[in-house]
Amino acid sequence: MHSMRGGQPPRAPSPARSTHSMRSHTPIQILIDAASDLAGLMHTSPHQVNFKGDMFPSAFHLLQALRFSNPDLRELIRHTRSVDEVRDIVNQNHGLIRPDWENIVLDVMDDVLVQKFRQHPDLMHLLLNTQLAELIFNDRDDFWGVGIDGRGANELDYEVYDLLPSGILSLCSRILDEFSLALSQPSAIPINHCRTSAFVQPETAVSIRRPSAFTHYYLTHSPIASGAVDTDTDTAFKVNVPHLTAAATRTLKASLVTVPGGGCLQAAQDQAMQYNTYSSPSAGSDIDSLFDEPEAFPETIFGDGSLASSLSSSYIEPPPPVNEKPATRTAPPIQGLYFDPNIILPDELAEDLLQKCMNTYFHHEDVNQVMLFERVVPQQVPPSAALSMLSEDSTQSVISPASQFPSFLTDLLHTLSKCMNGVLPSDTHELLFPPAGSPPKARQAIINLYRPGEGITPHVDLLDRFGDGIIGVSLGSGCVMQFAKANSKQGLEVGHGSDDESESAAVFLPHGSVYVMSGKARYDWTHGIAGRKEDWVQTCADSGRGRWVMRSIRVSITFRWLLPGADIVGGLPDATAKY
Ligand SMILES: O=C(O)CCC(=O)C(=O)O
Ligand SMILES: [Fe+2]
Repeated sequence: MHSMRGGQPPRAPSPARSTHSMRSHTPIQILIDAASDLAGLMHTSPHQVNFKGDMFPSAFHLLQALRFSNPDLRELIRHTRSVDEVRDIVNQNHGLIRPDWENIVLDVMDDVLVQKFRQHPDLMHLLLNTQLAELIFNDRDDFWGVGIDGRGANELDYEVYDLLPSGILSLCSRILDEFSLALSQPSAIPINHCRTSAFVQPETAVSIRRPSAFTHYYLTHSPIASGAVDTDTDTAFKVNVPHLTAAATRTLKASLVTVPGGGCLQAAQDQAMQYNTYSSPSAGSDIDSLFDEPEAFPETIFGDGSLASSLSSSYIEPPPPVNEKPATRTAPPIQGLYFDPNIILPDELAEDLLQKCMNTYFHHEDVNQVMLFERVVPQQVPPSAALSMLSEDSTQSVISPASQFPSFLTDLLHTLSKCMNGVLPSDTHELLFPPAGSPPKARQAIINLYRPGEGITPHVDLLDRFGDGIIGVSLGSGCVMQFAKANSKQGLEVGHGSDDESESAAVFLPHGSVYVMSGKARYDWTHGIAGRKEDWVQTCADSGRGRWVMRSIRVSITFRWLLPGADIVGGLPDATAKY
């Protein structure tokens, strides 16, 4: 099996090559060593690899064993735990190494790693989360890693980079799966806005034609792939995937051709079969003697170019969590909680807010929460200034005569007031956006940054500091917010929701969405976000099925009223504890 990189012909036989210029890395470099979170990406990581029914302690062990045809030596390596001892065995038996090893080592490593990642799908998640960062393997081996002097070939980076398309293609196929599901349920999630992920550098757009009139449909799955149906163009569905090689793109195009009316995945697959002439050329293996057992080493994803094969043989979804229902994509029945997945901030605004927050507040990796306060000092504001903040729009409220929020936050409040008008009951709307002439109140805004794996402890926003009516906006990554009755056990615990639906709920908050907590939702329920890297979420609204949705960076902006005197900072504990 060969891998294709950047549309280049199969790799040269000699391992001594440099194809750095072919990479489309971001400028980000991630140093990986045995102690790093990404250590699983190293070939020496202790992730067992099954080869023809035999378990090898790591990909490294399997690779070294395959240097030799002698079964005793292979077994000796398989049973030797220490990486250094394996290196010694290899050195002591140098004369017995396959004579063609230099020519095949890269292809063997490709296959070894494909197996490792198939057998440990969580590692594919890890890899996808690195996006296009350059991975610097701090391994003393100066071919696979950077060696002791840091100047080695770091070949492992190329190897794992080659695995990305298969993970991404699988994500795309999952998007298609959801898309088909949506088409078969015309009531599913109509939405008024399409977006592409903020984290995507769109390079590759793959489209299929939409079969029927159907308002905008929207899907976001991961920081690297998103899809949208747009009725205004005949591009029904786009996947923006920077990682895809030309070959993978051809494969995907061949696979995602047309979803017939009420389409289903099977229909798309059937269509794909007819377009196989466009699919990537199948690259034969010149190391069949090593990998000749179809069970143990199914074809790579580029083997026959069909979606069916990519679905069955690429990335495997981790199993569903135990005892956890997928988070809903619509509001759970909690009194005073308002969340409508159809209400999404305009894309440009949401992207702009995200960028502003990141650039203004989150330079330093230690900072993940910023609090901003308004103060009510009405006499300092000349009436003309106060009036100029009144909107001509009668549905809109005065934000504050003496706002000290940065203008992007006051602008956001105006937008929120408009887009929640008619969505919220009028008393809740007035609570959040008091009409002109109401007594002035001061707000507090909290801007939270969540990196994948970070959450916020379940809490009720402080009763002695904040009033009723909290409005929050989610930006960047979607994530699941968990709600639990404040007096129940789950309310105080971090983590999974309870089985008792009346006591707990979990809702998926996509990029640009808005939620409001008032009354019971504000006082009698805790809200929190589990510190995890992915969420288990309904495939689409009303579906009983779940999917893992990976998190990337999320920023939330929440506004709440300061109780009188609470705008004087100090003395009271913090509103929330992030972890
Ligand atoms: O990130 C969020 O949406 C919630 C933040 C929150 O609950 C808080 O800051 O009090
Ligand atoms: Fe909160």
